[in-house]
Amino acid sequence: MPSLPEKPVSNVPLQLHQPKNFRFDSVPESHAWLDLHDHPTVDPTGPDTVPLIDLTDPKLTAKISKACEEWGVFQITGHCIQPDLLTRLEAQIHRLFALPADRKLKAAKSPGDVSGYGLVPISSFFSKLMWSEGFTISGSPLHHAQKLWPDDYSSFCEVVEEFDNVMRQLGNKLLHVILFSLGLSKEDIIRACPVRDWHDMSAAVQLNSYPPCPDPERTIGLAAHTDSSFLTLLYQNSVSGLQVLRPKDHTGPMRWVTVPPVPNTFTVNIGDLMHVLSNGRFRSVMHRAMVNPAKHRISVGFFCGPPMDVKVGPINKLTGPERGPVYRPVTWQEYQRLRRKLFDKALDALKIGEEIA
Ligand SMILES: C=C1C[C@]23C[C@@]1(O)CC[C@H]2[C@@]12CCC[C@@](C)(C(=O)O1)[C@H]2[C@@H]3C(=O)O
Ligand SMILES: O=C(O)CCC(=O)C(=O)O
Ligand SMILES: [Fe+2]
Repeated sequence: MPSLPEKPVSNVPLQLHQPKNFRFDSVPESHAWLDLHDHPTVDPTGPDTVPLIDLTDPKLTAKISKACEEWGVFQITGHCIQPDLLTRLEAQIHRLFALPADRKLKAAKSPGDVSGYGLVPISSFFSKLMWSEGFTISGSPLHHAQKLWPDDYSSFCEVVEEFDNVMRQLGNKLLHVILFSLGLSKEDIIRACPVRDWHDMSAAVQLNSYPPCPDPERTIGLAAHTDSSFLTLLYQNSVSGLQVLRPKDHTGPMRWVTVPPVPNTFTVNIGDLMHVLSNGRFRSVMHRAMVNPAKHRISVGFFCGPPMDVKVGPINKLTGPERGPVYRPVTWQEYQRLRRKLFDKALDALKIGEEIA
């Protein structure tokens, strides 16, 4: 796991992060990572295939429960998001990242702000830069879209808002199925679920662009992390890159397994707050994004979480005399603050009796 860099990349002026919009002949030292081959990477075959689940399957609950317990990640079909919306969103993402660097910088995140163009928060834990560009949207995209395209921002806003709307509904549905698959009754869920209906879910959209890379073995698109959300729904274009970390088990050592792009699917992964809510039964999954030598990869993360002011702790029904609550309650905002301080130690810092922040 990463150690604190001598000079965090967040101290480097943003315009120096991606000189020449990633048109390098080789990977510069600033983007060359060590320790990328800490565990072997295996092909997604046999027992190393991420579960693919159809949301209309009559055995949905059992399949989700198994996938969450054994993997912390699964892919979904039968989700009702129209392919046409994803095509329109993809076109807007290409339009955004193809803009000249100085135009994108006009929509840069302001210090302390979540939304805008710039580095992902975990960048500050690494001394090397990632082979990617990101744009985060939390709330309305209008302000930043106007900076990007003063005369033509509405097509971007319309697509993003339509996507946000349908994804909240899908996220809310998945959240309830996941809670049901923990063995909770409908009444328990109404009592315990911090998201009453899809309107009060907090959400953020992360647009990721991974340009082709001349030496993909030497760098990384997005460093290994867990998400802080309840769950994240990830859309990836047809270029492979997402990998999840599998623990050591009877079929092999700890290994990175590729999650292949399957047309019209989303990859759903368990985040740290679901880990807390389920009292550790559904574990958040470590994942990362690799880059491709020839193809431009894009992905869109949709992060679903509780309303910002609601504290999330282990659901009472999931605790008992043999396993009391393992984590203390926390709001998403407090937890994101903790992650900015402790990164991959943040979840442990929530353990009752082990508070260190
Ligand atoms: C809601 C959010 C989740 C996120 C932090 C953020 O405020 C917006 C960006 C998200 C992201 C995307 C890349 C990976 C990640 C760990 C990061 O650094 O920024 C996630 C954050 C998260 O899961 O906490
Ligand atoms: O691009 C990907 O495959 C992963 C993106 C991701 O993990 C994130 O945005 O949190
Ligand atoms: Fe992620």
